[in-house]
Amino acid sequence: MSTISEKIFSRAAGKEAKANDFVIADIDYAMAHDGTSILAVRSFRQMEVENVWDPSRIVIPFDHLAPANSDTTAGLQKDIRGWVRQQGIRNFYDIGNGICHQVLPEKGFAMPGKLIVGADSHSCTYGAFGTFGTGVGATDMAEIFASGKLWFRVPESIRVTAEGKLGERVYAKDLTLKIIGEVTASGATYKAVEFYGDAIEDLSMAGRMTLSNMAIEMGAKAGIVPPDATTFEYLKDRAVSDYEPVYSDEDADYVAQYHIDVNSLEPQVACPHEVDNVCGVSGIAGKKLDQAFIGTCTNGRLEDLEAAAEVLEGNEVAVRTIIIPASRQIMKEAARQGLIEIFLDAGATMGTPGCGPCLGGHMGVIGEGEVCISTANRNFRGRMGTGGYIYLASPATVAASAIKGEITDPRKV
Ligand SMILES: CC(C)[C@H](C(=O)O)[C@@H](O)C(=O)O
Ligand code: SF4
Repeated sequence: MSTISEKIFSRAAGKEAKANDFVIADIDYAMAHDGTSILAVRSFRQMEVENVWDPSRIVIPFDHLAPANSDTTAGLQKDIRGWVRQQGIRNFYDIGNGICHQVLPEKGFAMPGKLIVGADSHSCTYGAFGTFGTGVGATDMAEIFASGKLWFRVPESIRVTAEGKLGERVYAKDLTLKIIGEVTASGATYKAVEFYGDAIEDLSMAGRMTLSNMAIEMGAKAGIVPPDATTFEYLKDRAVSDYEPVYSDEDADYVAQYHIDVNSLEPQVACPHEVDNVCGVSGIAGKKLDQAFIGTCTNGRLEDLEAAAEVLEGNEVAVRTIIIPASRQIMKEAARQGLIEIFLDAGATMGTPGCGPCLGGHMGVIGEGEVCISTANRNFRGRMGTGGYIYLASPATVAASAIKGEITDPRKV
């Protein structure tokens, strides 16, 4: 009678683990990016441990302020590059490779049944593969660098079932925002959310990553999709090791259950300044914009760019529009398919694969009082620039809104 999380922690802790048990678990893969590796390495140095536990299990992508935006950032990144070399960490992905939460799945690290910890809150993205993926702070990451272990309280689980067929120009992002609106921003705090139902099974791996990525926006420790043929197909010739899928037992314990019918779901928008401030696009259409942004670890994948290109083709944007593929591989494929030409012809600006303006560091920060519609996962006050307003939506909704200069239903362009 165990949930997916209980099974993964039982294996990782080497003993039967139930919800609310405290365990010390072996970590399968650990990730820290340019933003957090700096702090993790500082703590690691303070621990006076010479070598990391296993360099082959540590992955370091540079994505947050990459390429470096200042002397300070450049110096810190230089230091980490040196540390990575000295520690023999070969899974180092320098600027331009892409966002950590795209790079790890793409390179085959996210696998069913594994425990992956990242020094980044959206490490729950790996749950799309049936992985227990979760984020920790930089000092916890230093502990993992040194020992390969970390303590956890095994989370209780919530079961979300989504059934029906997504309509035309309604996507995984709309379903995700709908779920967050129902569960609320704190409704899954420290819980693992498991996703079921034919609407979930129908999602591609990219769609599942969008969904799992935003589990943290409900407060969840993890957001897990049970692995199936879609997962195994993605992992073929990609998985870096063997893996063993785990599934919850029929009589496993869930502390809450939610049911969502997606048949009549319209495109959704999360309004400032909370991610659960969600409404249908019809409720906010016409809101004037200053900027549109398509990218991030939530929606910078190939099918997101395809959806945006379908809307943008032959049109011109009415507000400044920034498009940043989530990885180099995605950018290359987008170029091959002619999507980048469509974007440039529409008047959009392309950025280097990475986080871009998502957290307001560079490459598209918004000004006081400005309004941005974005495909990202957070619309917190000030996130993309002090005094700015952020609306979250799917790539198609953002593209349609970019053309009109105001929030627009993608089914109406
Ligand atoms: C910089 C990093 C620590 C942060 C996170 O943990 O999520 C960032 O990626 C974000 O999305 O806000
Ligand atoms: S794209 Fe945004 S949400 Fe994702 S890791 Fe980067 S800053 Fe965080």
